[in-house]
Amino acid sequence: MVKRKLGSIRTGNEKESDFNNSPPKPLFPSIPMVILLLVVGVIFGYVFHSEISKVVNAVSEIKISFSQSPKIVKEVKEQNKVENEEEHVFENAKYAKNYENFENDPYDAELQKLKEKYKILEQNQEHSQNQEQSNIKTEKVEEIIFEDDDDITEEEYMRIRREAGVLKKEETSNKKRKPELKKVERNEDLMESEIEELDMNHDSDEEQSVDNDVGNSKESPETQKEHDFDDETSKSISDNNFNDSQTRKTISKGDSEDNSKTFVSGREISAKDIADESVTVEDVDIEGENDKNSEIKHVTFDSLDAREGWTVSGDENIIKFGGRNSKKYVNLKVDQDSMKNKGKSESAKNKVNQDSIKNKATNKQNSVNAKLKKETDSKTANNNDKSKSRSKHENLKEKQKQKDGVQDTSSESLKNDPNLPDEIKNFKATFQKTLTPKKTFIDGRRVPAVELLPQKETNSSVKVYLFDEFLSEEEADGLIKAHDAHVKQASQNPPILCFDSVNTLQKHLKDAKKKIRISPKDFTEGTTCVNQTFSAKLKKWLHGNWSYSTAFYPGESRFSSILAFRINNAMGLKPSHGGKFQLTSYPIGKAYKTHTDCNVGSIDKRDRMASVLIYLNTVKDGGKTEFPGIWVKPRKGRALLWNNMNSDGVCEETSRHEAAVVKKGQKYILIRWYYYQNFYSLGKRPEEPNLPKRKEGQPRVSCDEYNNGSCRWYDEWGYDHLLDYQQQKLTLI
Ligand SMILES: O=C(O)CCC(=O)C(=O)O
Ligand SMILES: [Fe+2]
Repeated sequence: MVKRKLGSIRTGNEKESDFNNSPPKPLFPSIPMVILLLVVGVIFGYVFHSEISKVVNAVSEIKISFSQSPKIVKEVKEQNKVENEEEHVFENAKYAKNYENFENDPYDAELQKLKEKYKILEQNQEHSQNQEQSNIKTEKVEEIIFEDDDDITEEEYMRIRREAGVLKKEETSNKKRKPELKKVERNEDLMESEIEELDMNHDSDEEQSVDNDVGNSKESPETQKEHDFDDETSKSISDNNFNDSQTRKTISKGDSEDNSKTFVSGREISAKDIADESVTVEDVDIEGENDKNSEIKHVTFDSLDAREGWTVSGDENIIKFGGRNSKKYVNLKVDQDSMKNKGKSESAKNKVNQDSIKNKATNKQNSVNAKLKKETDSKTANNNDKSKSRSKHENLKEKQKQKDGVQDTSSESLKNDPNLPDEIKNFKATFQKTLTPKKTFIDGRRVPAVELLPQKETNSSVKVYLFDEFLSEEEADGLIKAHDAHVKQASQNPPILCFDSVNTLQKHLKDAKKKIRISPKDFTEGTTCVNQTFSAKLKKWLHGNWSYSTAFYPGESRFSSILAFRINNAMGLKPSHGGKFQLTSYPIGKAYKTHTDCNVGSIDKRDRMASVLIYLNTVKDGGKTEFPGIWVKPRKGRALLWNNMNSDGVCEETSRHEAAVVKKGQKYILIRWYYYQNFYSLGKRPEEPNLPKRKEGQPRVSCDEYNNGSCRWYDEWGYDHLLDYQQQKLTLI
């Protein structure tokens, strides 16, 4: 993906002149020479006076820009640089067969606006130069270089978008961020009625808090709501108004009877703030069975924690919530001023290590890879859409991987293969061993990282994190639109059906109450896909029991880069370890059975270490993502992050999860998997395989192992439908 490189003003690291070999000049010229020079100078000045003033002016502008931050772009000298960028976008997009230019990419519109803006800026620049040359105060940029990297920060990006009019000047792109909170001075005697009023005010702001949306039991959120919410007192303020001197939070907590629920809000408060006592729990409103009357106390969070048995921990970046028992509503009054001051103090105990957020090398390599893509042969076929089939078929899977071209670039055999391009041979794998989630700012929104703790303590290394408003509404809507368009387009043809195994196929037939004898003839030789005729029959029998996936790849849209960058920043996942961006929709009634995203028992480290799941819409009913002891409700823009492998690269069985049935409406998500060890073909759109024979643009449905997966429709063809046919044939009856 192309990027604009900001502030590419030369910073003076090139020497003026490396050497000077002309003969020494006399210090003073002769008198006739001086007269001659004067005459020539006057004539020259008269003829070219406007050009001279432009040069003088330009020099003075450059000076201004040097004296200011070299990282700022405000004006563009060369319009054609913008066009270059566009060309570059198209260049990369060429590899996206279905996603050419990613037509609904919200950033495409922005690109156009930027272009317009730059035109206007340029015109203004010319105008002002002609009119009031001495009045130029704006910074000047000599050139804008677009590079294949991710060295643009959210802040810079946001600024440019503001300038281009995509975002309003002062507002963030999220209109709901700043609820109308009544400003209250820090007041020890704040009346309860006032507190309630504040809460009510916010609540009428129609945004639900995350309280109902996450949990650590299997019980439905609705039931929990009944148990836990006394509507008037437990309304939560989940938004942060940064400008308010005070913001109150409500954290509500599970019911003591069934010992099963924990809710989360209070998203802006980190445990560090609490430990620093910059956040004080002013009002502890205990509403348990025995203390119906509120008890107002002054306690720090620490003491609350100890007293009430809450599990609250973390550091300045992550808030960890979980809990054990007791029904509580806690109103936290946050003194933002003291937070700001103390927040700076150095007291974080477990400061999280962060990977570098800039991954230039990686992205450059992606660009090289993309260019080479055409040249690579079938050996480099992509496996990043590999089947989710689990241990039962591990052997087959391992074989398949080899077939798929998941290449061990360190192996000698590969290095000696004369047919492989150097870029592949020389590919140096890197490792992504851990997650480093932390709070970030996205489009001006403060996005905290919240770790969800399971009900019962486990010794699993699997951790689940939540980031609300990780995508803006505009972004989520754009992705849904793109996905729907591609599903519609590819649905013009019926899908070819592929199965993880014959066994899986048989089980589906059993569900459909069809007593059919399967023969090898039903399959396209060399694949695990049944032929056209049988596919058509199965489609009817299976009643379209699948979810729909489309994908875009790194570099195919501006959005892919900004999202990779955002994920890197907030979650510590390197862009070079990410595969495709998979968009999935679940129609009503659809789900995905319990599975792990990595292969349990496999020793291959080229597996999905972490999963990033982003909900693109709020589902009216159902569709939760459920882990052992934790569930999360789909909410528009919300991101979930979890690790599937531990830091030694072992796939953890405890990372199992499922997508619950969608009961009302539809569910849309975006998923990107990050691999423990990366490989050359990771993140590149796979070539279309030759088998099975099919129409152009014909989709496929892949059904994963029956008990540990479901069927999914794809608009692209990877290689996961190719298995070792000989082995497979043995099991055919
Ligand atoms: O839809 C969900 O909630 C989970 C999806 C998932 O786990 C997957 O696609 O691997
Ligand atoms: Fe999954």
